[in-house]
Amino acid sequence: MTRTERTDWTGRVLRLRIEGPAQGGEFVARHSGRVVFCRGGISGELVEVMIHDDPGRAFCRGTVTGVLERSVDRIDPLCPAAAAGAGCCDWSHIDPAAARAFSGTVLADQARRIGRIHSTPDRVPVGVPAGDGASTGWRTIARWVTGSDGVPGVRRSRSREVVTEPCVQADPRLAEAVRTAGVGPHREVLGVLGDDGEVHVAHRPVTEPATRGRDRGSRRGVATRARARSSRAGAWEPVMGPPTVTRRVGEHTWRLPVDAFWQSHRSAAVHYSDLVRRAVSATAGLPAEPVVWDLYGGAGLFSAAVLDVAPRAQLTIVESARPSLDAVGTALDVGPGVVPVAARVETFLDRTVGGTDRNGEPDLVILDPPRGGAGIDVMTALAGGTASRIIHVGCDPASLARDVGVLVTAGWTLTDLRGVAAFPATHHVEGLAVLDSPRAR
Ligand SMILES: C[S@@+](CC[C@H](N)C(=O)[O-])C[C@H]1O[C@@H](n2cnc3c(N)ncnc32)[C@H](O)[C@@H]1O
Repeated sequence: MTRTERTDWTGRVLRLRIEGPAQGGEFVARHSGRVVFCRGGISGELVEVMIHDDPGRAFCRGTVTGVLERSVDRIDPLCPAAAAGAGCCDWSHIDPAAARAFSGTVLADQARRIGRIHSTPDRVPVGVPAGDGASTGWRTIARWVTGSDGVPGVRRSRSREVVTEPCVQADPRLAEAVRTAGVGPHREVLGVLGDDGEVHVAHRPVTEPATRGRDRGSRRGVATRARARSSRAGAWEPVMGPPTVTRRVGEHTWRLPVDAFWQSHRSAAVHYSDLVRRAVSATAGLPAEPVVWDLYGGAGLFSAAVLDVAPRAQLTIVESARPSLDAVGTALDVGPGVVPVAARVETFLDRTVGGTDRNGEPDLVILDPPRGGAGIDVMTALAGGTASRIIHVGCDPASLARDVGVLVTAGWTLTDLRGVAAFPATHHVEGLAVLDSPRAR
């Protein structure tokens, strides 16, 4: 019997030349025919990398421990927590303009590799939300955890340990309120800053993740565990602020429960609403009373934007989280023109596509799924539907590329693909894709 020796570089320090950025925030380098995903590097740099994770295949992972030739894009880390090893601001050592360019490269690369879309440029344009280029203090919804000493902090990268150096993402008013709230040890803490300046703080016991299971390392496994953890977690106990959070975009005002979804960057809701308004206004041949589906619609942020430019639109908002859906009526006139549907999108499509209801034949679809994207089944159903335009907002370049790729393969035209730097100092980026149906030409 032949025994194949498993390659394991764990613990080795390699001298490497960094290539381009990869999906997920690491940068690619190569050594002895293997890919090394490097955390903390920048394209062009010569670095020393400590390998900490080697599955023994064509790649392994490491962290930059020394920079021998420094990129002009390297800056002093903006985030003390990240500099101390936290997993929060993994691009806080990169100049913000260069970071946006790297995000644009990743969006284009994923569109080509995963979506098989070859019409995109080498780099997709990535702008700042509503002219707001600040790299710190942008977050109006943030979470912390407390350890045994009760001090709030963020998790160390790839660890359950709590780093108590401050992370720079949260608005300083939130960080200060959470620091002084005195929630006690082993709590998960939620801080939310309303658009009226009110600070809300709530907390609940920390729920430890399950570490066993066949697919514990996979993307699906991570998402499944996050859902299981959140359903095991208890209700939030409010300790500061009024019972509902005020959100405003243009003339619209929402009152939301503290734990309902809202865009976390202070300027993102305004910016995405503007992009949606423009994409709707520019849709060729849209009827005066267009039927519009707002899928994964939350509290109806994008429906409000549609109504700004198409006041007679017939909107269906599909959302699985009841607290968000219940808040639709705080901003929009719920009735025949605005119909909130409490359902998973998959279920809604199963029972709606092919039916005889006019509201089941959309002229326009907007979808803004969570990080895992809408998936092939949902996109296939939409590809064969009646919409002349689909607007897809997605916060993960890989799942966005997969979803958009389904439409492009079915003959849809990718009219616009752009990024929004809605998570500064991190590798995360929001992508917005506009697609036109082959039947609309
Ligand atoms: C990224 S948020 C977007 C919300 C909204 N478009 C906004 O901008 O405020 C995604 C939303 O999808 C909801 N969601 C997640 N999975 C879903 C599913 N399978 N079907 C329907 N809604 C879902 C979440 O509860 C969340 O509110």
